[in-house]
Amino acid sequence: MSSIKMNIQHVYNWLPEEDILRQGPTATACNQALYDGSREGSDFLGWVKLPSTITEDQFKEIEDAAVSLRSACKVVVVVGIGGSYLGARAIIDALNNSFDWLQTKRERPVIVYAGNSLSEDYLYELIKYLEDKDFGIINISKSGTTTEPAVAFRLLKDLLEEKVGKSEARNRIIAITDAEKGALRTLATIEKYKTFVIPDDIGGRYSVLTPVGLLPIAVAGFDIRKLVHGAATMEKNTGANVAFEYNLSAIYAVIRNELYKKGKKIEILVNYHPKLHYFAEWWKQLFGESEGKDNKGIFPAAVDFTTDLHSMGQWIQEGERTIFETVISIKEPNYKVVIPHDNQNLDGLNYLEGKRVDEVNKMAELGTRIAHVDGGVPNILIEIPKLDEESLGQLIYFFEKACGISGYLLGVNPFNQPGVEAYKRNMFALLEKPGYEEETRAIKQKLSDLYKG
Ligand SMILES: O=P(O)(O)OC[C@H]1O[C@](O)(CO)[C@@H](O)[C@@H]1O
Repeated sequence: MSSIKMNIQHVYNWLPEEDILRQGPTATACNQALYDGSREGSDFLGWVKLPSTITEDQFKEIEDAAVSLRSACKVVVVVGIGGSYLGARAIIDALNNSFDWLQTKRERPVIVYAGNSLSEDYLYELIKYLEDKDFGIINISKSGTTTEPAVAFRLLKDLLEEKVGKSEARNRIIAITDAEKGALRTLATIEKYKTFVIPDDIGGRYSVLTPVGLLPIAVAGFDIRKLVHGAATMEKNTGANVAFEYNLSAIYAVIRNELYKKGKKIEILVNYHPKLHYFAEWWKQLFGESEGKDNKGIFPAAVDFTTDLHSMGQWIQEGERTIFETVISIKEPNYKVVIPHDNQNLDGLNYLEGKRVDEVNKMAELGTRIAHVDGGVPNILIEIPKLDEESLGQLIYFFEKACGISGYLLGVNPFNQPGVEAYKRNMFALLEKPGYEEETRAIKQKLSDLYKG
């Protein structure tokens, strides 16, 4: 099996190789801490050895549940927010046909998502769409108390029970949550839903290789064993015993931290295939929630090229020089499309006749990299062999491990997210949630002070 590769030659103008190598021992110590739990966040290291420890029974239970949901449903709604849906969406979108939902002769259900916003129009339109569909629900929440998925689930559960009755609804709802705690666990026990457990020691953004990601991915028809196999390969290749010079996650973690120290405050994850859009969304949460704290942290941004070269390209080429790029390049596309001859050649494209579209895409990629490096943007290139389960599994673990090491290099706890509570507290206070009486009084006072006069 081919491995992902990383090309860092275009950071050397800003960061000489010896400066990177000098950080090797520190990065290796950070990596070691992920194994011995000697630093902050040690309660959340269950993801580190997860790929190599998933058992045959666990695979089987997920695959069986996927088969039974697939056979009962033409549409499956994945309810969840943040780490409780982004990993599944990242992989499903990357592997699916770009026009999946328009395919009529289907062997696999259409996957749609809910509970990732509080948009009333979205929920209305989803309910209308589902009214005449055979649908099922995978409801995912580690805490079991998050407002967005809870609101969506309440509506969808009502709709499903109304359509097929309580007993059949029970066969079509699967809950993925904490083993004991939270409202979703209580509900699942009362309603006797099939459940899967999110281990205590794995946080949402590191949970894609638990049932949180694996069940929806299996329902969508993809090979979760190959995905996990890819991740396990990367687990081995990035172990604390692997020398720094060969440890891609550790090198990536060092480069981004050293660039950050030199004022490169924004990292832009770049893809040249729009199917990777949600992979970047997953990556943004992984690094954003892990590192953005204590008034520190690179801002993780993402673009889809060449699309965004026609919108953000100007900024990247000539805007403030506080950015660096990490490009995910796919070596070999899954399909072949050749540019045809045209007798009139009015578009002037006959010079491309006979070339694959990917050759043009690759030249856009190379040309952009050179232009951006010339324009002062350091560039890290990550190449995956193909857009398939094996490669994506490698990429997931590569970034997870890099994020753990990078957070420790930055000096933060990469496994908590205390800042996310601020908006929730205000929202609950404004909605006058029972138990938030004091906060309600305080926020009302603040609002009246703000808008006085
Ligand atoms: O799975 P849960 O508990 O619903 O949380 C969903 C997401 O919300 C957060 O807890 C932030 O509020 C994320 O860290 C998490 O991925």
